[in-house]
Amino acid sequence: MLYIILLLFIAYLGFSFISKNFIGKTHIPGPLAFPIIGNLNLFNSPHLVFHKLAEKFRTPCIRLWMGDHYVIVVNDFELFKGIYLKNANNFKNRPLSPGFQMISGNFRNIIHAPTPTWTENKDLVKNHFTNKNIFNVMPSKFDKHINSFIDILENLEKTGEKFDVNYYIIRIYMNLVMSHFCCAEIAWGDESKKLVDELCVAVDKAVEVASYGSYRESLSILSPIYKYLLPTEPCPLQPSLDYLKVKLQEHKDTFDPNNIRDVMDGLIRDLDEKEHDRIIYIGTDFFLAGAEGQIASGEWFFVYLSSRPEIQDRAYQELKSVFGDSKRVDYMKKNQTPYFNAIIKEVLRIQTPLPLSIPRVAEEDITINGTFIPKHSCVIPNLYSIHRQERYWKDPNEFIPERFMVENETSLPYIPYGLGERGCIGLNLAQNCVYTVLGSVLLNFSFTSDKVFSYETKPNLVIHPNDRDIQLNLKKR
Ligand code: HEM
Repeated sequence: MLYIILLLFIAYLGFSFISKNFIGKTHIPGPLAFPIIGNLNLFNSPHLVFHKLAEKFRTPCIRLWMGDHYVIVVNDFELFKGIYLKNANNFKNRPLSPGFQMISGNFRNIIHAPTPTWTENKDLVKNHFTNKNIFNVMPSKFDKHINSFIDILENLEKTGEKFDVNYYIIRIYMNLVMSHFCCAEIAWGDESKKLVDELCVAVDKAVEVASYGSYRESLSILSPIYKYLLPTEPCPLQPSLDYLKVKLQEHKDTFDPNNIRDVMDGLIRDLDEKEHDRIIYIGTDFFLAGAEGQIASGEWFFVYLSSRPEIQDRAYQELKSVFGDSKRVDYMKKNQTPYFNAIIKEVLRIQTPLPLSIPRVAEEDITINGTFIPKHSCVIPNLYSIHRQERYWKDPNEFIPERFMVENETSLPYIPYGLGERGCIGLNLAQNCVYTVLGSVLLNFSFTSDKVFSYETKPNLVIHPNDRDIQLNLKKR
């Protein structure tokens, strides 16, 4: 009996190896895949490994097997546009993975929901993300949080304490994003430590479940066990769900249809009562996609600029000439600060916060620019590699903001927020928040670090510096 099982297993290994490498979906080149696990061995720091593969193969895309799932990694900007702009309809959904299902409350949020729920949810919130609405609603909320943030930094400078970037950047971005969603406020002092720690751990764990790290679900042989066990596991996002449930109840108790205070009020007004749990899951998108990307870009901004006083000084002179003695910068005047805009873009290019974006799935067979993409393939855009390839960028591994100060800037292959209808919905809000927070710091302070930072990344769906202990010396301008 044992002998037969062994033989069957060896036959299965052989079949798995041959079918992945030599039969059917072999028209796109890719590294040799192992039986069963496919190329899962390459999914450790996938953005770095995929970039190396892009340089090795030099083809518009490469084929990988994530366990038994067929994955196409897109390395070429023209193919990227062909997929995400010209044929967006065929790629509007994401993989319906059990991990996504768990953290999205059965696909009831925006990030993971398939159509038609996605269309409904997006229609419900999209007005809150137009520049007009952000500019009308945000300034008063922004003022309060940005002013507190700069006051705190001034105090740190006076007392000679270090600016703990991670501690304060998490709080300022959570405050901006969550005040837009549900007028939430996260205290600056240690009284918020427990809550912030819980929320950050929840986001980290959920990002892990949602990311390419969730390998166990890609092995067909194990998937029945995984599907059975998953519902018994606690949802990693539970602390955020609990937090948002309390906010929802508070909002319902004080709801006034003539005074819509934030996104949550808008959703209470527009959604049927029995659908109100959707509000909680849409709220978790704000934590997951909203705060995380900005926190990562904030950390990288300070890592790159702390050793470059000449860049800080040039940006300061520019900001000072536009904003004078104001305490904070104003996004409405961003057209007058091309150098500072270029710094932000360079940070998002060189350390793209979501280096492999969020995967999509091909609905139907399709051929784009000569590349055949079979139905049900999982498509991963290699944003990190598109931002780092020499054929697109001169000295791509160097931090050079000036590369964005060119006439035909919009033609550059610069896509940190993705593109098209299912690109980042929070783009306007994110650009506004990032500009205001980082610009206000530069307008008020110069900063240095006692240690030399490495540019090593912590592998995940969102990439942070490997060493997130970023302590800076501030000097008032
Ligand atoms: C620096 C900051 C940010 C970066 C780099 C970023 C980047 C991205 C990327 C690459 C995607 C995937 C797009 C695709 O599939 O093509 C995405 C999706 C998304 N982002 Fe952002 N994002 C940021 C900030 C925000 C903010 C502030 C919010 C909202 C509060 C937000 C909400 C979302 C949502 C809801 C999605 C899913 C969209 C959908 O599936 O339709 N993001 N983001």
